[in-house]
Order: sequence, then C-alpha cells, then structure tokens
Amino acid sequence: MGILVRLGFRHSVPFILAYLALAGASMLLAVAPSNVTPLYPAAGLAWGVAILWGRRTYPSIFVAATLANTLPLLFSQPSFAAVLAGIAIGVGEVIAVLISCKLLSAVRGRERVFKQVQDVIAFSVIALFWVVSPTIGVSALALAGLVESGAFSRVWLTWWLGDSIGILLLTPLVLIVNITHWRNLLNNDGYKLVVGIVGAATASLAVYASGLPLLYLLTGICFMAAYRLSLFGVIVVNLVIATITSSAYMWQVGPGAHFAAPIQLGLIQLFLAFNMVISLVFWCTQSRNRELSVKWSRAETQARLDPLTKIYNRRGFEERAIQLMRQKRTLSLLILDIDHFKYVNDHYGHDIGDEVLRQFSKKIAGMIRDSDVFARIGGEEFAVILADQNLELAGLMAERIRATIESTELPVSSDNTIKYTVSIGVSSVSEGVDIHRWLKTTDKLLYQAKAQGRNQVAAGCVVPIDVAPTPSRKVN
Ligand SMILES: Nc1nc2c(ncn2[C@@H]2O[C@H](COP(=O)(O)OP(=O)(O)OP(=O)(O)O)[C@@H](O)[C@H]2O)c(=O)[nH]1
Repeated sequence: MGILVRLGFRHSVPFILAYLALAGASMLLAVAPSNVTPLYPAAGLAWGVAILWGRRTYPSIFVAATLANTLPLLFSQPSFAAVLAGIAIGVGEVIAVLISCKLLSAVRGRERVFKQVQDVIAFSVIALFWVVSPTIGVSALALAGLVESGAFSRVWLTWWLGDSIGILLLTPLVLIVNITHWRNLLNNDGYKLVVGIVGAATASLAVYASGLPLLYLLTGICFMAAYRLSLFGVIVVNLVIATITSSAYMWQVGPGAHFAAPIQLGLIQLFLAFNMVISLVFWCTQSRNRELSVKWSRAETQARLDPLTKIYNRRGFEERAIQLMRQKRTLSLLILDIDHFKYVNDHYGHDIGDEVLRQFSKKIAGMIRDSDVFARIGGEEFAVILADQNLELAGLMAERIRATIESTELPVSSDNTIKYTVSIGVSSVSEGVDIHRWLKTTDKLLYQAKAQGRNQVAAGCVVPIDVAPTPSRKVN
C-alpha cells in the first residue's frame, strides 16, 4: 500500500478499501451467474476518481480491481488460472477507465460536471459504451475455464449492464462530492433531502413488498427529486432506490420476480439506468431554469437599486410608490436634499462625499419603518414615502430627520469631522394625483425650504390641481 500512496494519488488507500467494500457488497447480488453482479458501483467509483485525479489513479485502480476479482475467485476455485484471470480483469478495468476518460475529455472537457443536458448525454453514452472491461473480463474467465462457452454472451451482457449502471449511479456522486459545499447543502436541502430519502425508501419497500407492478411510482420519485433537490440529493435518492431494487432481486421478490432470472435482471438494470439518466437530464434542465430565473430576478432587483447606497433608485421608488398609491392608503412624501453638498465634494473629495451619502441613507433607513419606501432619486436628493401618515405626522417626522442630521458629526479623519444639514419638502397625497406630479410639487416645497435659508422643512398638501395654498411650515 505504501508504494501506492507514493506512486498513486492522495486518496489511494481509502479508494482501494472503498472499491473492495463496494465490489464485495455488490457480489452479494450475483444470483445468476454467481461471479457476475447486476450492479457494480465499484466501476463508477474507479471512473470518478480517474476523472478527478487523472492517470495517477491507474495503479490504485489496477490493484483494487485485481484484488476485488482475484480474492473471490481464489476462495471459490483456487488456481493459478484464477489469479491470471483476476489480473486480466484488473488490466481490463484500467483500460476501460483510460478510454472513457479520453472520450469524456474529448467530448466535454474534464472540468464540466453535469452543467448542461449535453454533459449528461455525453456521460451516459460513454457509460453505456463501457464494453472493454466486460470483454476482457469475461474472455479471461472463459480462458481460465470459469465461464462456460455457452454462457459467454449472457455473462458479458450482465457484466456490461452491471458496470454501466454502477457508473451511472456512482460516478456523478464521486464527481460532485468533491465540489459539494456541505454546509450549504444541509442549510438549503436538509429537510427536503431527508424527505426524499425516506420517500424513496418507503415507496421502494412498498412496491417490492407488495409485488404490485408500481415501478412507475419510483420513477415519479426520481422526477420529484430532480425537481426539488440538489444534484447530490438526486443521486442519493437514486442510490436508495437502486439498493432496495437490487436487494429485491437478490431475495427474488417484487413485480419482476415471476420472470426468468436473466429477463428479470435485464429489466431491473434497464429500469435503474432509465431512472438515473432521466433524473440527471431533468435535474440539468431544472437547474438551468433555476439559475436563469435567479439571475433574472437578481438583475431585476439590481435595476431598481442605487449601487452606492443600496436603497431604491428612482425607478424602484416610482414602482413602489404606484403600488402604495393603488392601495388607497394615506401617504406622505418627503423629499430630502443635502445642503451645500457641492461644498462637501469640493472641500473633502468625492470619496468623502460618497461616504456622506451612504451614512445619510443609513441614518434615514434606521428612522423609518419597513413599510415605508426610501430611495435616492438624484445625486444628493432622497425621497421617503411614509405609509399611513398624514401631513402633520409626516411634518413631525421630517423635523426629527432634519434635527438628527443637523446634530450628526461624520468623522473624516482622526481629528476632523463633517457636519451638514438637510432641507426637506413634505406633502401628503390625495387621490387622483399621479406620481410625477406628486414628486414635482413636493420638489417645489423643497426648493421653498432651500430658498428660505436651508436646514428646514416646508410642508403642503398635494391636491389634484396643485399644492394647497396652506401650510408651509418653516422650522428654524
Ligand atoms: N460624491 C458624490 N457627489 C455627487 C454624487 N451625485 C451628485 N453629486 C454631487 O452633488 C453636488 C450637488 O450640487 P448642487 O446641485 O450644486 O447642490 P448643493 O451644493 O447641495 O447645493 P444646494 O442643494 O442648493 O444646497 C454636485 O457637486 C454633484 O457632483 C455622488 O454620487 N457622489
């Protein structure tokens, strides 16, 4: 083993142990013929590690495959021919892995892991063309006199499908285990994964225990998994179904039990292959759709946000304002403009100006409610819609904001702080006013506050015609 660790890859020893465990467990399923199993996930493990770690894995694959095949042969029919057959099988496995790796990287490139439907199709086709290993393996067994010549094609078929399905089931798991973020997986997928596993196990047990021809139930569960779960979840659900299906074959129970063994075997193998390929394809389409819709909704959100302050921009503001206005609630609008902001920029620099804008919006956001709408609608101009607040309450709020900003000091260096003020126009709305006119009239109130000396609040009521002649409140 030591030399393998040096010659091979960093996970040589765990890989060989896992290979032997998988091969040993799958040999329990070898009902007819006794040395060929209908499901050989060890081949999937070998191809997976070879895709991930390249040709450094070949010595370990050779040792694992040779041991996995020689040891049972030596127990059942100890002979020199059995040892040679075991070694030939090990060589066949390495050649099969090598060819498949070359084919996959020629078609898709090594770094791609089921990103698109084409990846799944390329992978499945290569898995189904896994013919070298069974051909060399069965020929070696036949030459060693361990397979009767009349049984060659039947044994070859079982071996080939067993390897192909083992690959379909296990290689994707090996490929994604390496890139799975377990914490994210458990956070996002946790309970759904448990539901998927329990659902797959319960339905499989029900189908095989009852003997009713309800296999399509299991295919349905694979579809559900592909729709709801991460790729890891899809593979695990398929593995659960495959384990129970294979055990049912071993115990000769379930819907296919009345068929002759080779037919039952073929049906089970096709059923498992179909489930796995179809759920991988469906998962890819789903995840692509999900990816696109996440990107789309992120872009939609971004288009409504101001990049500097992360609050709504004018577009986002107008949309939210229109939604609120449709609800026919009492609404008030504050338009806030930082006084002499040009001076801040000219005196302290644009970066400090930006920081003032960020701090200002943070401060206001902390003073209003979640149901209010807050936006940066121009360079140093902000707007707030206060929901369910009449002109009087809005005026009080505007005054609180003005006083808070006036008393705020923003440190710009170890011995220097900035003090600045804000002027605010306030209006409440009555039905029938359109958002642009509402903004425009409130802007007039803001400029009234500016004209009257800045650092103050000017309030008025917006009616369908124009600003009501009333209250223009001067604070200060
Ligand atoms: N730092 C920074 N400055 C900005 C940004 N957007 C606009 N400004 C600046 O804001 C300043 C606005 O200046 P003015 O319109 O003259 O207004 P003011 O100096 O605040 O004067 P009053 O509003 O009349 O009190 C200009 O210097 C713009 O360059 C921004 O995103 N970052």
